[in-house]
Amino acid sequence: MTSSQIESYHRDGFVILPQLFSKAEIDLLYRVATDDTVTGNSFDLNDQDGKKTKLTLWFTAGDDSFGLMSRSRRLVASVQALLGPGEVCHFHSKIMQKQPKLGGAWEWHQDYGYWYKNGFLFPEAMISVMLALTDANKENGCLQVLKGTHKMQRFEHSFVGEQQGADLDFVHEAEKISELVYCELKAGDVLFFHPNILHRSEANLSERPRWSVISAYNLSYNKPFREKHTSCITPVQVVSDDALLASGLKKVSGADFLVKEAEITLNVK
Ligand SMILES: O=C(O)CCC(=O)C(=O)O
Ligand SMILES: [Fe+2]
Repeated sequence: MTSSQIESYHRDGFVILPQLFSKAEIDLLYRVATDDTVTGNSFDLNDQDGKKTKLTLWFTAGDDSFGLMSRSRRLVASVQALLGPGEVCHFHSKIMQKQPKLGGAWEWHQDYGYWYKNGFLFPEAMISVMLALTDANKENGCLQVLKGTHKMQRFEHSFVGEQQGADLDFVHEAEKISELVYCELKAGDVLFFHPNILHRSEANLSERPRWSVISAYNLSYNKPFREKHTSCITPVQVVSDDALLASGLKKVSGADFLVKEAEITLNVK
């Protein structure tokens, strides 16, 4: 990661590193993502129109292909460069499965809107990293961000459908003064975004799937007081960049998958 990329992350609240993963790596990850071990452990979250957005989330980064991706030197080093000093930990990874015609929307939110509720005190110690497994564009519901809104700090979040949505009075004000950016990605591109940047995505009304994986990282000093999983305070065991391809196809089996009903930020009360 170059110093101008680090600068743009701090200025805009996000930065894209094109083609951080090769075609061969993406082919492998996509095969693992579409295997039963992932799709069979997915759950649905309703958006406000009742469309379902499907995701599979687990905490510990293991020795499967996605674990090797999220522990790879290139990703962890990039996260370290953006977060600064501290021990980088892998909080969780989730595979977002926006199926053609079916995949639901994500309402305007900040990821720290969720993580605050898990009891994390330092947003600056956290980051979301999205790797595109298929091309993502306006047509199939790519991520949208309001540039620079990470400097506005945290908004109040409450349930919108089964998701957490930011207070719309504030979102509307933010929209007036911030540029809306469609983060179109090619498969293999990586988007790093700040936990306080406002973002959303529209439903996938196209004929093509929009799949991605989002890994969230945290620095070990940021100990949450409500989150029971310890992955977020366990320093990540870094692996070499070639480990992913060298290990061949490794299914995500036996991972500590999230159970929707057990998660305070998801369970509709
Ligand atoms: O995948 C998307 O479109 C957005 C997902 C997201 O923002 C989240 O899971 O927090
Ligand atoms: Fe998000």
